[in-house]
Amino acid sequence: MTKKLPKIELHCHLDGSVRANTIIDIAKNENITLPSFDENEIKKLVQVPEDCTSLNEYLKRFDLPNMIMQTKEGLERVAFELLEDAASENVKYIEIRFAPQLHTQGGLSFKEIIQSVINGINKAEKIYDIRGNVILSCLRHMSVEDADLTVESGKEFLNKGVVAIDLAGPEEEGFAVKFKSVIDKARGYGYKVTIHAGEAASGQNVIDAIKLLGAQRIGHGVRIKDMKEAYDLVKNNNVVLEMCPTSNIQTKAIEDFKQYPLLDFYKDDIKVTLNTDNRTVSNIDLTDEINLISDNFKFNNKDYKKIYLNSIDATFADEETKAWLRAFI
Ligand SMILES: O=c1[nH]cnc2c1ncn2[C@H]1C[C@H](O)[C@@H](CO)O1
Ligand SMILES: [Zn+2]
Repeated sequence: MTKKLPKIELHCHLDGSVRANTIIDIAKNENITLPSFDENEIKKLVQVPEDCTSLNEYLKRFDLPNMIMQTKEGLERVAFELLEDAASENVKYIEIRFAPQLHTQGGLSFKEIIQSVINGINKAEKIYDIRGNVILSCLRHMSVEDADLTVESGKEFLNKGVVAIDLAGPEEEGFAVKFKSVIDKARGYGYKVTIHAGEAASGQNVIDAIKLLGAQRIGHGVRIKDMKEAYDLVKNNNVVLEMCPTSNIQTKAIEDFKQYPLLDFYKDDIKVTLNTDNRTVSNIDLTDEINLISDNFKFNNKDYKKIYLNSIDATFADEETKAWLRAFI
């Protein structure tokens, strides 16, 4: 039932959503040594363990998939397959994010990396009833120069596959200041802005992401529940929250799932959307996330429809795509 619902996904990392058997297959083709060539073993290594204690521990799971995302063919394939997987659960539109700086080990330039992912998306769009766009993630624990190169390299793809810029990786208090000038520049070029904030650190980071970086959307943002000033800022400015329940449980962004604030936010007219974050690392799809919310909270079809409509308004897609998405609900 839930699988058939039309869906939109705004927060999904490419490197966190690679099929285990694709990791093995590409590694064999490219002579890459893996710790194991058994699918179940690879799944275990990429999936977050049940006793995961933090975002930093969660982030260790990305090293393995990134080993096979260093060639044009590998990048194109994983992007294609992510759309294929999403289309199989009736996702109509997906914004895929990744950090180009993690994919240069085979000698590819940032532009070649971005182009390869767009090629994979374009290929899937021709076969399946789904559309996609790219969000470029800069890594907060790495240099501003890498972030700058990401912004400059993605510029020529703006509105030709690339729509937005993001900051991801470990979350320190006050990370925004370091990246203000580069994100300002990106905004000037026409990038839309979404920032991971209020996930492993406080609501103050959400305030900074909005006030200093001009974020229109916030990745996660769950911690605004503990900070009225951040909460009011999000609510009064119609800033969209890209919420990812399973990921938030796994990284301990939230201690007790019974207190997961998605429904409270929703009832208070905060613009929430529902997303996976990382399909393979978290071992879920978007259908699972919808079921998780509807099984644990009072959440009916009308509520789902409202979230779908929120997601349309919040996409960084063009008006034609938004109109196309409205026709499904
Ligand atoms: O939930 C997340 N918070 C912060 N960073 C994240 C999250 N999920 C994935 N990432 C990081 C790890 C990936 O290598 C990177 C680019 O997709 O983004
Ligand atoms: Zn994320």
